[in-house]
Amino acid sequence: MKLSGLYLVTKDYYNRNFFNIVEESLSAGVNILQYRDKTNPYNIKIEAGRRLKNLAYKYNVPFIVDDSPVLLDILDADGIHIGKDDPPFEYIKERFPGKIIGVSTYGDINLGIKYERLGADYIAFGSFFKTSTKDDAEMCDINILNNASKFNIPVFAIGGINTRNVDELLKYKISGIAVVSAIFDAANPGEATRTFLEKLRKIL
Ligand SMILES: Cc1ncc(COP(=O)(O)OP(=O)(O)O)c(N)n1
Ligand SMILES: Cc1ncsc1CCOP(=O)(O)O
Ligand SMILES: [Mg+2]
Repeated sequence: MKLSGLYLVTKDYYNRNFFNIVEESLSAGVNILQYRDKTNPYNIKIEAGRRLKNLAYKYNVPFIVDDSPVLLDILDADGIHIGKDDPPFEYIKERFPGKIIGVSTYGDINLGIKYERLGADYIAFGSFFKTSTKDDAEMCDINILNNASKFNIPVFAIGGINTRNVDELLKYKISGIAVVSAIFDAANPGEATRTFLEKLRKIL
């Protein structure tokens, strides 16, 4: 499964327009979809997650869940993204063989090295720019991306990325970028997706 390019991470599910935005972005060519939802109870997450997985598969895109091995299991998603407050990597690796595991490495190269050795499928550095999506996001110096080529697994950048500042990140040897608001809050999510993909095409 291809793990590079434009990675769409969702906002919390709250209305029907949510699925329209996701589908507009998928039909415009987004490469990976993650369901990230910090507020809804499990019954809603399961319902929304099933619809998102169907959408992702319609467009032949990997479907990843955020944080929760329970959701990974129930939805039979392709993988999970975990960070420092989530269940341990080793547990997920053993309990869910064959699933994609992505790990947040914030601004810490050594974390990246550690999780590549442990068998992570990709890592994500960030936040590179100010974000209003994640309250407790740590800021990360862009120079950390000078190390991106040392990794043999895909390296993603995340945090406050938009169609104007993305060029700063594309100078580095990253595999892709992960975005929430730049697509979810765009006047035209399909157009925003195409703009990102056009810029990414130059490096990928
Ligand atoms: C692709 C990607 N990168 C980073 C994150 C952040 O994960 P985490 O640090 O666990 O923070 P939360 O998303 O759980 O608030 C991500 N979800 N996806
Ligand atoms: C999940 C996450 N992890 C680090 S920053 C961030 C939020 C990214 O959202 P946005 O693209 O809207 O800044
Ligand atoms: Mg998390």
